[in-house]
Amino acid sequence: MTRTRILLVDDEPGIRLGMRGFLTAHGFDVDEATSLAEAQEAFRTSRPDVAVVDYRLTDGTALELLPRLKDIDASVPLVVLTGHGSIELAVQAVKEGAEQFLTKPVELAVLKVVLDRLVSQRRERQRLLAERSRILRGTVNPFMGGSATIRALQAQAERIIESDSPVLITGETGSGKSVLARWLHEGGPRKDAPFVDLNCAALSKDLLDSELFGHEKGAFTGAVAAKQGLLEVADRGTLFLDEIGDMDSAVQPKLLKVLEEKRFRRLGDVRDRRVDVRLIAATHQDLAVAARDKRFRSDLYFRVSTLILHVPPLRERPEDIVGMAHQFLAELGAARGRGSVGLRPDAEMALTCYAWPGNIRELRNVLERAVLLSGGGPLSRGDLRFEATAGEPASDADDHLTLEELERRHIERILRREHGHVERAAARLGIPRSSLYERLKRLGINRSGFQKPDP
Ligand SMILES: Nc1ncnc2c1ncn2[C@@H]1O[C@H](COP(=O)(O)OP(=O)(O)OP(=O)(O)O)[C@@H](O)[C@H]1O
Repeated sequence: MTRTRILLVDDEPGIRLGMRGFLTAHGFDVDEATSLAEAQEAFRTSRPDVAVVDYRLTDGTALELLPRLKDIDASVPLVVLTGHGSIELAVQAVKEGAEQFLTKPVELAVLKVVLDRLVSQRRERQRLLAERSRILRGTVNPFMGGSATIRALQAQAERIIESDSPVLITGETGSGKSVLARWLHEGGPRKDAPFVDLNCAALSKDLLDSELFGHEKGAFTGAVAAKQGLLEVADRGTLFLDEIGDMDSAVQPKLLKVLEEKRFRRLGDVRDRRVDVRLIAATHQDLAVAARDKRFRSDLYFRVSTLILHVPPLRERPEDIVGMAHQFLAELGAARGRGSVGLRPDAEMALTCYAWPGNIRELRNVLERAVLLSGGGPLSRGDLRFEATAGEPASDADDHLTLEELERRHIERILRREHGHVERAAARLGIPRSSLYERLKRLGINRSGFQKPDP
């Protein structure tokens, strides 16, 4: 866990010196400010875990400062110090958002107890929030299956789970890159802080900029209020940037600065803010080639690819497919309040032979559709409708098909086009109707699945 950071706001140098010496010796990081203006600035940029504020400052009192600090970040506990104990002052300070009130001269051991308690309460609150959303999400195991390929990925991932260096996850669409990113966060030292994900391909340059870095009020037309960026939200946690290869070239140098200096600036702001995030990025592109071809900044590429994990496509681990299918079918059955749906041998064979261009996402979809459309009982080959057969088959995917699978797909595509009409399908295929019936039987294709539903 990163060290606890305290912001001390007091205009007396001697008091600051004494407190700083004591707190630093006890493992805290300390930032200092002497006035209201400096305090707001430091609070914004140093992102303390607790702020300790003297009541009387050169340009005002703590009562003016507290609401401004709460506006910047309401989750940071505030401790107010005063020269004379006064109940009214204490009540007012608490009204303005102070968590604790101490009278001067402050007993340093007491201050430490108070700070430890406030910090651990804040961390516990953050942990509970993270825990609640983790339970809602349920963490998925990214290493389903026993193939050597997936075991090797697991071993690599376990070796780097404690590290703070950026990770680049590569792999085809739907192969489980996001699932792996979340697993790295949930199992790592930052698990009690937020996991924030952002898809760089889905946003225009301006939106990406303001989502990531936030903006000040009035930074652009429509910026009616200041907004925290996702970097701030992810502070002390993990920022997951999906499809980083599609990140706009104007945003790339700003991300590089965050990684190198751990600082960033909101749009329209003149000051830098400190931030502590672990970056996990994912891409389906070959980023090294993109960097070589100047489509992606090479300095950013080197920074984000300190550690690389490659998630294999499903077709490179065919021995895992049937096991995964049974697991998904058990989940699908349970979600419908039923037992697991079985798979007939011809269906298992078809699942194993198919090239899965959409990987695990496609496997789930094919099974979900089959469970919904089949009449119940174990699924057979005819219940499975592969996505690549919905339009033209993907040419790369065809390389992995057997002749029989290719025949099946072609027949299915024609049947779909002819809405299950055997005579017309046979004519298109250039074979007699009886021959098509024979093939449907041999390949386990159920033509009724292609008929147009009654209006
Ligand atoms: N190991 C796994 N166990 C269960 N479900 C998985 C697993 N891996 C992936 N999935 C499921 O497959 C789908 C795609 O996974 P994910 O979003 O992680 O893939 P991706 O590689 O990030 O895809 P994209 O590149 O399209 O963003 C999700 O619905 C996810 O829940």
